[in-house]
Amino acid sequence: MGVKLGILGLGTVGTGTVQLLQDAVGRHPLLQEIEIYRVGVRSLDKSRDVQLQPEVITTDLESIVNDPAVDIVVEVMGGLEPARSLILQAINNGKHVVTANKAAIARFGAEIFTAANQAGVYVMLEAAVGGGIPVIQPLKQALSVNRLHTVTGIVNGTTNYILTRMQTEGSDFGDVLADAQRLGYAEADPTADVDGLDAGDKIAILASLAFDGRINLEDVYCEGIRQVSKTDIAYAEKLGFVIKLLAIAKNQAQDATKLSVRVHPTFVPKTHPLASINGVYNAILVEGEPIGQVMFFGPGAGAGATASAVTSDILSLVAALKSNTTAPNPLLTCRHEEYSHVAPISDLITRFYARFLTKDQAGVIGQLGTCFGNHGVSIESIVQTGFQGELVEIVVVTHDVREGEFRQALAEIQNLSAIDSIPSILRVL
Ligand SMILES: NC(=O)C1=CN([C@@H]2O[C@H](COP(=O)(O)OP(=O)(O)OC[C@H]3O[C@@H](n4cnc5c(N)ncnc54)[C@H](OP(=O)(O)O)[C@@H]3O)[C@@H](O)[C@H]2O)C=CC1
Ligand SMILES: N[C@@H](CC=O)C(=O)O
Ligand code: NA
Repeated sequence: MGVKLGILGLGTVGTGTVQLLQDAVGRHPLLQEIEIYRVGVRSLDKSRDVQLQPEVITTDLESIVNDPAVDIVVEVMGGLEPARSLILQAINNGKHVVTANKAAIARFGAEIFTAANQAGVYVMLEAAVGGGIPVIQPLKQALSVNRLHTVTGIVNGTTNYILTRMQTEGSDFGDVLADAQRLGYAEADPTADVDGLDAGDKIAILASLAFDGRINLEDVYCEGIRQVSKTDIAYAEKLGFVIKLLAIAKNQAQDATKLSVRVHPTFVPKTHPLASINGVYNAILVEGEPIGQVMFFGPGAGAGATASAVTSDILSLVAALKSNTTAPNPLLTCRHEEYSHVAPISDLITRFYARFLTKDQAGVIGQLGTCFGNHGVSIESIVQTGFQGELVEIVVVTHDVREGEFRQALAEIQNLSAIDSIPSILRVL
């Protein structure tokens, strides 16, 4: 028989992958050379949506990564441990690895890829970002001849679903989240999605590939969508924007020494290609020279879509195993070992939207303008939009400004006696 797989995990992605491999006719012929040799799970008692011989399934995952017969370990169990240790053990045993685990790669990528390079094996991770959307392989291969300067993504389906429904229904965040959980779109513990951490893991991975340097996850600024209100969504609409949770990696300097890597809810102009990406879909816009703009769009999660990405990685490894060469393929290895310097968020140059609640006094708009002017913040538009009870609502959009300066202006504004509160601050693309 051909190439033997040891699959760690038979949940959503593992089941989808087994189903795809067991239904190989009409797909790439190399898939017919793959044997699902061992599958590791936590519980043997669960009913499964795929049929496997009982001796294939085990709860002893170490026995899979240590089995000399296994050629490729497919880690689709998730979590940090024991996933990290099992991946490292597989690598040290000379096995190639496919993983969908963005959380483990974003945290332990340096350790995992160093071990893989030393062992002369490949670690493939197409499913880890954008689910079924091919984006990792294009960044490593087809697009790597370009000098890339920006990667901007909607890479979390749960938050895009919530924001889309808030926008179309005029609903509050809490109500839509509860509904999304009931419908199974959001997990019971939605923290990683809603607080931008899942997107943070994904943009760290994309930034490392686009800009050829490791990214320390602690340098990635993450702000989620809990504070986005229906009021801001309505203002965005009036001003010609939609609010999206964007994951952005940008090379701010010509010499690629200063990156900005961040996740935050963003005012996106309605004319921007990412503005129309709705529901659970993901999209990643890559910009560089000489190619210009390329956008990848598709299903960022789900059994079938993610299985497509996992299986495409398996296919690349099967092709590599059959190539009869021991020399590493430079298009499959991880080629960067240095850490990139990521600039602090205070150095970011961006436009801002700010909403103020003030007392109904003469001269408030002038005072706001003076405070902004004191810190070099130039205003693109300022409108007094109406009343909330006794208070006046004022909405400001700035021109590009260094975030540090903008925050200093806000601190001064907060001390004005006319200011009641600043309910929202959002960055504008
Ligand atoms: N779901 C999706 O759409 C996507 C998922 N991913 C990533 O893919 C990975 C898998 O996700 P998903 O399939 O949704 O996860 P599931 O929770 O559906 O499945 C996890 C599987 O791993 C097994 N497992 C977990 N921990 C252990 C353990 N300690 N020992 C033995 N078996 C274990 C479980 O066993 P048992 O069945 O017995 O409980 C289960 O079969 C994650 O890294 C996730 O981030 C990436 C893109 C999209
Ligand atoms: N929780 C993720 C699923 C895939 O990574 C999402 O909502 O996009
Ligand atoms: Na992908």
